Amino acid sequence: MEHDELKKYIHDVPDFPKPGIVFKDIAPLLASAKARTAAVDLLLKEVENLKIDTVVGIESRGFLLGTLLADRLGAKFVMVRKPGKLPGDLERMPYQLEYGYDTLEIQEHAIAKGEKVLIHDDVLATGGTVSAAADLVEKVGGEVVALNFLMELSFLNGRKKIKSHKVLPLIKF
Ligand SMILES: O=P(O)(O)OC[C@H]1O[C@H](OP(=O)(O)OP(=O)(O)O)[C@H](O)[C@@H]1O
Ligand SMILES: Nc1ncnc2[nH]cnc12
Repeated sequence: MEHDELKKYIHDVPDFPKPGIVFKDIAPLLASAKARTAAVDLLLKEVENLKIDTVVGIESRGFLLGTLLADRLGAKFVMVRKPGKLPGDLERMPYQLEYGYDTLEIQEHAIAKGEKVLIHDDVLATGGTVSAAADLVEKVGGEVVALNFLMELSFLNGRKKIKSHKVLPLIKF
């Protein structure tokens, strides 16, 4: 399955979760074993030569394909989570996203100094979420090698917020 066919498994939902937002729903892609496998195969192609030690997935949709990708890379998987979900010593980062505000957290000892990290999420929209996640990974000592997404919503200019990192989206809208 190629990129254009994969797009058919991502459905537009107007005015969700707020009026004026067109939500890109990945439920049909997750529901299809064929589309899910194709997505992970294509994501893998983009990153398999980057010598990744660790995939960091962003709660919650970043966990879905992120763990599958880590598995295929033989890499470690680390969670970046919404507030109050992770135990122990944490680093925290507030951020703005397309339809609101939130905070992300990571466990302080989740990543060793100099570990090569791939951050994965399903959507790059305004870029607030992934920028906060990259800051967290760097705060705890990781080296962010690339930011990898199932899709980029190009019209929201998320790349403007991402200064120095390689951005690898599978699909662009
Ligand atoms: O580029 P941005 O404008 O920051 O938006 C992208 C983020 O928004 C969505 O997450 P959401 O916070 O809706 O949470 P979810 O993954 O738990 O559904 C999506 O999964 C990304 O993480
Ligand atoms: N339009 C959108 N659709 C799905 N997830 C998103 N995250 C941020 N903006 C989004």
